[in-house]
Amino acid sequence: MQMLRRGITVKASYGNQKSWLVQVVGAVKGKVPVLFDGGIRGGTDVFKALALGAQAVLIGRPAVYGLAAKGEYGVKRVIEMLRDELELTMALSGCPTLNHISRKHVRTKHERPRSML
Ligand SMILES: Cc1cc2nc3c(=O)[nH]c(=O)nc-3n(C[C@H](O)[C@H](O)[C@H](O)COP(=O)(O)O)c2cc1C
Repeated sequence: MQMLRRGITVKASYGNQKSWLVQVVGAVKGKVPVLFDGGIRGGTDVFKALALGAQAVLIGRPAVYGLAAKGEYGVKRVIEMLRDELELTMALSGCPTLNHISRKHVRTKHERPRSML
């Protein structure tokens, strides 16, 4: 976790980042923005981070990979792919706007329904 002047970044390098994100979002109670950093590889990852309360996500290696493969065009394509996947996930989840993405759209490991068998 990294404290910024006006927000907090939850970094994946601190282990179970989604669990951290839930705890940080709960602790700050909306007083400062929380950014999620690390392990974003697809639009579903962006969706999950937003649903768990992040205001935004940060992207490192995917942009670098895009740059290495196709230069500026590659970075643009990575961002387009993430956006397209996010939009598809939103559509499949009944979320017409980012503001409709909420905590009820995701379950953490501890919230999974368990079989009674
Ligand atoms: C080329 C490169 C250089 C980085 N340099 C730093 C750094 O100097 N300090 C730092 O805290 N994080 C650094 N990071 C980590 C990123 O800020 C970010 O936390 C991480 O890349 C996000 O995870 P992701 O690569 O899975 O998207 C670097 C990442 C990359 C890919």
